[in-house]
Amino acid sequence: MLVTLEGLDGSGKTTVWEALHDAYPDAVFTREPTSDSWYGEAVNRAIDDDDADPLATLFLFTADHADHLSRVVRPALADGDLVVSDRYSDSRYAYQAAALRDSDLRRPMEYIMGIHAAFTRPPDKTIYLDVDPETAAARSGSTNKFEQAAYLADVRANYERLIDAEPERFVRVDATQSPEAVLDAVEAALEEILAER
Ligand SMILES: Nc1ncnc2c1ncn2[C@@H]1O[C@H](COP(=O)(O)OP(=O)(O)O)[C@@H](O)[C@H]1O
Ligand SMILES: Cc1cn([C@H]2C[C@H](O)[C@@H](COP(=O)(O)OP(=O)(O)O)O2)c(=O)[nH]c1=O
Repeated sequence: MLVTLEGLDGSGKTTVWEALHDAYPDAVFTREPTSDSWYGEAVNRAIDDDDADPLATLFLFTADHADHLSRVVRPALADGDLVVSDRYSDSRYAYQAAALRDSDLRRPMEYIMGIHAAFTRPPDKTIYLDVDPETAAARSGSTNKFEQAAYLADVRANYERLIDAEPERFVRVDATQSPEAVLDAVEAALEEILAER
């Protein structure tokens, strides 16, 4: 089963993802962008480059996803493992659709989803850590171009579109709560997801 964690920068995904390691010692914990491949390194260069072309950046993230799928996600799922990914395809649909909002693409989100449709493995469930853009930007320190509050407001609107389209896949958690309360809510959601399996 594939469970993904999504949300704005600073929503607390990585904090939760790390804490879950102890509760689920047999699960495979992974992330996008990947941190153990040259595709992930290329993505991180694009994230840190204010002049990186947004369409080129989309394809770098998507290349990293293809590698992540074939190298990590599909083999783990074939072994019957629980896979928990800190960010996954919805991050592209939300972030790159916002980055490409003023491009020549008429419907950026649909375009990005279309690229993925042919090869991706959709998540079974997605836990969405919901936080307002101002809190997100403040917590993440606004260190890169994706972490500005105005941009994050667009990203958040895109996540809401994704949730509206597939309400049964998403579990929304209020991420403005304390780290302990957020972790409790995520663990409860995960227990319910695994019980339904
Ligand atoms: N629920 C929370 N309340 C307050 N601060 C938090 C909370 N969760 C995480 N943080 C802090 O916010 C920052 C970003 O958290 P992080 O887990 O890296 O978020 P993300 O991976 O979603 O960008 C870190 O300094 C972290 O300690
Ligand atoms: C996976 C992914 C991340 N991103 C962005 C979100 C983050 O600003 C940045 C790095 O992701 P990440 O390392 O998960 O940052 P954080 O822990 O702060 O959430 O890349 C995209 O724009 N598209 C994507 O497909």
